[in-house]
Amino acid sequence: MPEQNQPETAGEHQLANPADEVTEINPDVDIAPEDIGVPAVSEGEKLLEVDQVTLRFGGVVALNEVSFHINKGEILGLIGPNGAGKTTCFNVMTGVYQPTSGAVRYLGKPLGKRKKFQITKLGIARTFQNIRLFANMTALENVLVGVDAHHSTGVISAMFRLPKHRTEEAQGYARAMELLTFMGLDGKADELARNLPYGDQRRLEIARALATSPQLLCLDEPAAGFNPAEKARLMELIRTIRDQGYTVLLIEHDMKLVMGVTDRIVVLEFGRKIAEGSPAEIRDNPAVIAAYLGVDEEDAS
Ligand SMILES: Nc1ncnc2c1ncn2[C@@H]1O[C@H](COP(=O)(O)OP(=O)(O)OP(=O)(O)O)[C@@H](O)[C@H]1O
Repeated sequence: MPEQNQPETAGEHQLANPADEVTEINPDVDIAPEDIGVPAVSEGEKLLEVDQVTLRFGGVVALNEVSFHINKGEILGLIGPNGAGKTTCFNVMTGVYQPTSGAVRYLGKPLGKRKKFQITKLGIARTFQNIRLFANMTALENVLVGVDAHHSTGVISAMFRLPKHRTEEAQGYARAMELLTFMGLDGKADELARNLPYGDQRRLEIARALATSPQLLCLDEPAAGFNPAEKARLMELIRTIRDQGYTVLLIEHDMKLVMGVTDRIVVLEFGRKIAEGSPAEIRDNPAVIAAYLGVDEEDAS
């Protein structure tokens, strides 16, 4: 979506209605990758595949036969000018939209018509271009919501405080604190999300996404509104996240950050894939230069 309304300060974010979001996570439905009948992939093998995906909104073709894949353990950049289809691509991969045609395969199997919470359970997590935290919950509680996505005990166990539930609760708390510490937010665990500075809110969103124990972490413009020092810190953080075993898909407009942190880059323009390659290849690609500079491809070469 266009980014002219990108928030600059903490008070201006669009914060989600907690009730809306909590319904996405259903502790009574437990779907693990092994439930779709495939083994986890090894480093360097295909984790997710977007195969000839087209998505139409009425007359607008937001994605036009787009194909690419993400290898386990890599940082893949998804770039393109405003309106190119990047966020729509995230939305198709995370169950917000069904493709008009084509398929998204995860661990070799189509995602099909799985709902958002089921896709979260399968191991795909995302952050949003406009931060969506639970404004009136603390930082710790926000992360605990993510941890809860994988709890196997339900309402009955919670009501009677059965031992298994208490164990999961303690483990969840420890994991949430670990993630807050990892993000440098452990000193702010008890602060309300809405009172955190902008950069902390962005990091908290990543912590909440990681709390769902994803195999694939999709970050939608995580550096929006950051100053150069914060961007440099974020680059380090993304590398560290990958080094911890996560696979990362990154939408980002800041070219220095994208070129500096990704292993490969896919470029969209007007809903079509126009290039794919290493950062060096993409930097020198005439079609990419033309797309960003708005000049004819021939003039750019
Ligand atoms: N819900 C929707 N209904 C109708 N059209 C939509 C919808 N969502 C996106 N679009 C259109 O689909 C196209 C792709 O939009 P998308 O937000 O995916 O682009 P983007 O590359 O993420 O852009 P940006 O960098 O500005 O966020 C645009 O033309 C946009 O107007």
